[in-house]
Amino acid sequence: MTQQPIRRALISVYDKTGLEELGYGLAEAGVEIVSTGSTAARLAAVDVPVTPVEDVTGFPECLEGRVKTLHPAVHAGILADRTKDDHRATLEELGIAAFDLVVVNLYPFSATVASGASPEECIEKIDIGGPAMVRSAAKNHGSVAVVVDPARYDEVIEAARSGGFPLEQRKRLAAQAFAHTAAYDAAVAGWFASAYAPDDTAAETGWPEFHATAYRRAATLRYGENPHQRAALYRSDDPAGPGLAGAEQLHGKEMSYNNYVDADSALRAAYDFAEPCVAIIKHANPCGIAVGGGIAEAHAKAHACDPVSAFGGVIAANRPVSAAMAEQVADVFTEVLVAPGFEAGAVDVLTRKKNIRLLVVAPPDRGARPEARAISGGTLLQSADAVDAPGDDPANWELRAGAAADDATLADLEFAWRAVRAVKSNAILLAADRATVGVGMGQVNRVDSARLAVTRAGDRVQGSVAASDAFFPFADGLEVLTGAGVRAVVQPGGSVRDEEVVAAAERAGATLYFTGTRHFFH
Ligand SMILES: NC(=O)c1ncn([C@@H]2O[C@H](COP(=O)(O)O)[C@@H](O)[C@H]2O)c1NC=O
Repeated sequence: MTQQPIRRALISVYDKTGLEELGYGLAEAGVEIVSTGSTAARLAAVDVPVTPVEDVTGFPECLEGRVKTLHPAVHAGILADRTKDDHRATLEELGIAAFDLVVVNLYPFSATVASGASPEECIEKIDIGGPAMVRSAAKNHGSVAVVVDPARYDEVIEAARSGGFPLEQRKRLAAQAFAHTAAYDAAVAGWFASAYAPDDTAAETGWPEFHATAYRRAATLRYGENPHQRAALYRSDDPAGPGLAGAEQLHGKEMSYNNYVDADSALRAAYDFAEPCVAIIKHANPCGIAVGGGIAEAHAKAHACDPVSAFGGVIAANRPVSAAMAEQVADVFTEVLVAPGFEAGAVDVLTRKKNIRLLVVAPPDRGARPEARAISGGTLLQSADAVDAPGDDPANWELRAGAAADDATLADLEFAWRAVRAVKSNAILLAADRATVGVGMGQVNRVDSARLAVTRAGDRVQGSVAASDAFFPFADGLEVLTGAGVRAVVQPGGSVRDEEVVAAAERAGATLYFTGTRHFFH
């Protein structure tokens, strides 16, 4: 028996989307409908024949809705295995009719928490009877079909008309139903562990004893970091927003694993600035970051940093892409352009290049969720590295060598300090006119990064400023910079050899600020 005819349905939904159409369709197909309070009222109001669940249980819905369907007449009707003679006999003995279909969606717990509701309101929105019915029906998928998503109502009506869902489909519906209740419980357990009933450690440190976010497959990717690796994109259920994983793709081939990694780095860099900013990323490192009066100017300056490396790059803008910026980008082979929007004409210009991927992503809600990194057997969590520490404000910087910077130099130093946060592993970033001119990254010592940054800058090193994401452990790195023509440097300080570094800056006549804040990024 693979198909199970749908003769009797239990419908109990908080989200009433599509309910009337479902009711009409099932009634037309001759299905008897049993429903809870306002679901039944809504169906009755449009003349769909419906039996209130109270007529089935012989018990009033009570305790402000906390008990409606939690009754053997409901659960035995859902859980009876129709393939077993003794189950069927028991139902008959007890005078309980079986359900063939359960349609439920749950109280909106996460949305209630996100709305800032009181703990009492949040607790009241923890659905108990709904998940119980969903889990019962999913367990008993051999006999019952369970539906938790209004988008499936058309399929339900079709199945009711055509003899029911086949077993394979009931299994798939059950899989979705268990995913639905698992995600729901993860949200409830996470809220208890973090906000409502934290243990002592959580209360002290903010790290709850239980952490779970449900992820749903959003796409399978052609391959992973390398062609022999398999990969997929999973999207978080987190109400803080869908982020890059929920981007709208306007144009281009499907995103690859590496495209996503680079686009994420690009967004992170571009949104470190309040002014119009563009970041161009290759292999998760910037080959150009700049701010400008407008987004086209920012792009032109970012691109000028390293036009060779920008070939095949991934670009993020923190403003809608203008037609002028689009014209500039269209001249350069670019893998991905991600922005909060595209102004009129910009997409037309860009789609002349048929391969570019154009993505719209809402501004990220930085700091809203912790950053996770998988390690073998576990996951590291950390709060996001926002650029809002006291040491990120030039007003708090300590002048340790040379003359105080003039306004323009200080603006360049502040730009370099923000931008260096986007550079991985021993980051040295040279800037002029609030644009990168040379970036050194990915080295296992700081002096080599300094050499790389200077080499990349070429003649532009003369008169530029520099930022280092962490302290100089020796004077040599700073000497590479000042020896090449860098006139002002900002770094966290904190090395046991700080005084040697300060003395080197003094000797070179360079300005040196300490921030007291570090921005490693690996
Ligand atoms: N307690 C119960 O017995 C119970 N049975 C069903 N529910 C939920 O009540 C909601 C539907 O109620 P109504 O039809 O009154 O709008 C559904 O979201 C369903 O998941 C219940 N509510 C909460 O636990």
